[in-house]
Amino acid sequence: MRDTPQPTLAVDLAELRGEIDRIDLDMHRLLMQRGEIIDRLIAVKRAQGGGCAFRPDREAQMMRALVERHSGLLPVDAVEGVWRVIVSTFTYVQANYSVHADDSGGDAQMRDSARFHFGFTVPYVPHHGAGAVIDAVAGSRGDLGMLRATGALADGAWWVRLIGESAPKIIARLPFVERPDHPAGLPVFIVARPAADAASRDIMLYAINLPRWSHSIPAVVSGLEGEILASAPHAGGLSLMVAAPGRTEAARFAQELTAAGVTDARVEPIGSHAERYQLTEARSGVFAPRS
Ligand SMILES: O=C(O)C(=O)C[C@]1(C(=O)O)C=C[C@@H](O)C=C1
Repeated sequence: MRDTPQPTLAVDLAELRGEIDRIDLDMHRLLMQRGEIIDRLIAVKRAQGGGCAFRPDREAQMMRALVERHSGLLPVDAVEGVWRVIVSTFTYVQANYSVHADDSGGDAQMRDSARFHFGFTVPYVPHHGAGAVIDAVAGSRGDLGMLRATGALADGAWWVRLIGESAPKIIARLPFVERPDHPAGLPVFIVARPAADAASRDIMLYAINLPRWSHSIPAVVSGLEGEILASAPHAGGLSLMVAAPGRTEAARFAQELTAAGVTDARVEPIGSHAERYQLTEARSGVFAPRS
């Protein structure tokens, strides 16, 4: 152990701990006050039709503001994680929900992501395959599904299960804040039963089903500033999962594909999410050793 502290240093330490206790008390009181708003939030949402309490557009705005105002010694990861748990748990106390996750690509990263984004109060339910996750969400009152945004291994064109008005939809892409070495950096889509008013529409997601591949497809997609996220065989042809800026309507894709000679393409909305917030290394506040 260290040497016995000098009397003046001991006094300083006691003072500093006093300051920390005061700050902790304030933070705890504020969190309890935050909780007192929940009953009123529930009443307002019930008056608006009830359903799932999750508001991805609002959460994305909150996370952006948090990261933009953050400064100081505490790594931004820690601040993001604390707020993710606060917001997800406040969502949970409004209306209980579980997170159903596809562990077919490995459980460890999915579980880390779920805990980082939703905390430990929200139950984590592993499933094998995207289809099982989507079925669980479809059969629930307000549960969420978590699927790998890239490289989902099982279930081929799983996103076609999101086609149709009453089918679950992608409502968020996490992490909101993208940066190198994010501790829960696995890109995931969050799937929920549709609640259009709560959706963020910066990025629209479409399933494009086609009888066959055509070399003109990539140029059409990139011409509309879109990106092909995945493709897989489907119904004797193939299905593409495409992301595009919110201003690009499904009809526009269909028109441009037809104009490029791609016939019989069906373009179906499968969800939307907030624009990713890119954080440079300089702002990520990684804890650097001090000399
Ligand atoms: O703003 C809301 O609608 C809330 O329910 C509050 C709150 C939060 O805790 O800040 C919780 C859930 C929503 O997803 C967004 C934000």
